[in-house]
Amino acid sequence: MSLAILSSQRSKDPSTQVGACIVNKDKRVIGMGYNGLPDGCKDDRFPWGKAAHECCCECGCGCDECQCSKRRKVEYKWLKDKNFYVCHAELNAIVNSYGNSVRGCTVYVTLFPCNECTKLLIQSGIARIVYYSDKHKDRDTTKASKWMLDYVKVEYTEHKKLDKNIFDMTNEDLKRIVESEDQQDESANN
Ligand SMILES: O=c1[nH]c(=O)n([C@H]2C[C@H](O)[C@@H](COP(=O)(O)O)O2)cc1CO
Ligand SMILES: [Zn+2]
Repeated sequence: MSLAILSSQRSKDPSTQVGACIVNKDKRVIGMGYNGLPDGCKDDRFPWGKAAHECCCECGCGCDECQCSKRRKVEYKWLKDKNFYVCHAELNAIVNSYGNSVRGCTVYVTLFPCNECTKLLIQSGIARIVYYSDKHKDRDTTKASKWMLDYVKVEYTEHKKLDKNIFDMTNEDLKRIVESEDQQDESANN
């Protein structure tokens, strides 16, 4: 997980940085990735905002979940919304495995995978998901992910939490994560 966290820190997404690290049964790293634009798409030329809708009522929240009756369709949404362009961390981790099989592997992700990533993880044979944050647990995309994973019996486990925000972690914190994973593995093997 510490490698996934480090990887996430390379993301240019101002609202949510995500990292993923795929390891095989021998704990060899097979691929890593973070959420970013496709190769060659410059970070300063494409949008990093979200354009779910425009809201002209008092709440003005602009969030995905807003049910305001006055919400309007955003014009030129495709020019304003990062979701058209960003490659998710899990996709990049698989692509960065350079054709090595990820079947039977574990993916460590800093955020619970969305439904699109979940489809990709299932299709590539990932056996286990360990996630740190589930901050989008109320989104339909996350609910759909969990339904698929439960249905096909791909295990997903929440990583042990440190009493710290993921992005304020020091090297010492990252070491503590590695130690806690080693302890968990030891007790699972005994
Ligand atoms: O599975 C995922 N993998 C992944 O890389 N992401 C990225 C895509 C976006 O850049 C960001 C989510 O942004 P936001 O929290 O503003 O909706 O996280 C998001 C998810 C699931 O939400
Ligand atoms: Zn995703």
